[in-house]
Amino acid sequence: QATRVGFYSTTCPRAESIVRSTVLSHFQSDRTVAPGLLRMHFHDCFVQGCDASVLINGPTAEKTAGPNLSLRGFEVIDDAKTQLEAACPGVVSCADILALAARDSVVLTSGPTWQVPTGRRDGRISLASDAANLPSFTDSIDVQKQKFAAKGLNTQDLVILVGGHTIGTSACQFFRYRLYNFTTTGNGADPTIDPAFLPQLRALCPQNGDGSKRVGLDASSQNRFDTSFFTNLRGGRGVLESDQKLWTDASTKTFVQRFSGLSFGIEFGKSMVKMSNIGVKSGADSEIRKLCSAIN
Ligand code: HEM
Ligand SMILES: [Ca+2]
Ligand SMILES: [Ca+2]
Repeated sequence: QATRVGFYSTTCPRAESIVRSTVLSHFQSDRTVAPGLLRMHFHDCFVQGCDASVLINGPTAEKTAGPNLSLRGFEVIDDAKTQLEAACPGVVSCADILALAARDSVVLTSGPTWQVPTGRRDGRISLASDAANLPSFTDSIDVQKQKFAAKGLNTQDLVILVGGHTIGTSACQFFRYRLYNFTTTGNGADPTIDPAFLPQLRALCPQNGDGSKRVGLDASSQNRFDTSFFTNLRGGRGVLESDQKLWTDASTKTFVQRFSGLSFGIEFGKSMVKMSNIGVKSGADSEIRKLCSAIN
């Protein structure tokens, strides 16, 4: 089952504008929903395909897996679904709402736009144990490449999509080990961190401070979808270990160089379309959910 641009043009012509205005109204009161929705779409697509499996509630659902505990923006999807069910009952999938909302979030943070093919159907399986194939912030570049290749995404897609870290934040707990106990010699910090950046990160995340405190993944540009994330990597100002490795590894370095220029905006949408077509469902294993948080 292939997706296509304008899938709802006759069955629910206002579908895309309803999603857009819903994302906008939530964004106006809480800007963190934009990075939240972009990340949620990525976590959806990498587990069981782009099928809204990440939205299901339940004691053993994907949502309860470690990397998904800090996802945000579920209320935006639920709100859009309520309005879409009123306008065109049983037509628009939760997986499509999430794919559209991720694009709209990038646009709202001054990033590029692109056409999102639609026609995804919602899955009927959501298991926390399936979330193990999500990349981890300690993964080597080889492992990151393998995990993306397993989804049909190449090294260029990897670097460009991780560029999504140009917006949003990370909790201190995911990178604090780089600041204090990374080495037993010298200042104890990861040697790839810019020496001028290190005291700033240490001040934001004290050794025994609150691990849930949040810090921008793209220093000084966390609310703007720009190329600053890549320039920061070049200067040793990456926050996550997995991000900084994109610059130290020769196979990804050339892409970091390239995407600190204009091509990032153009290429990001292309890689997003590839990612948002992972494992699209059709037929008996799928449905159009009535409520995004529950299988029908
Ligand atoms: C190697 C691949 C990746 C790894 C290891 C990774 C890891 C992480 C981690 C550890 C965080 C912080 C989570 C938290 O503290 O709540 C994060 C946040 C984020 N990630 Fe990734 N990520 C990867 C790829 C991606 C991709 C492909 C996208 C989107 C296209 C993405 C979008 C985001 C966004 C927007 C945030 C900020 C979330 C927020 O502010 O709520 N990431 N990522
Ligand atoms: Ca999924
Ligand atoms: Ca930025």
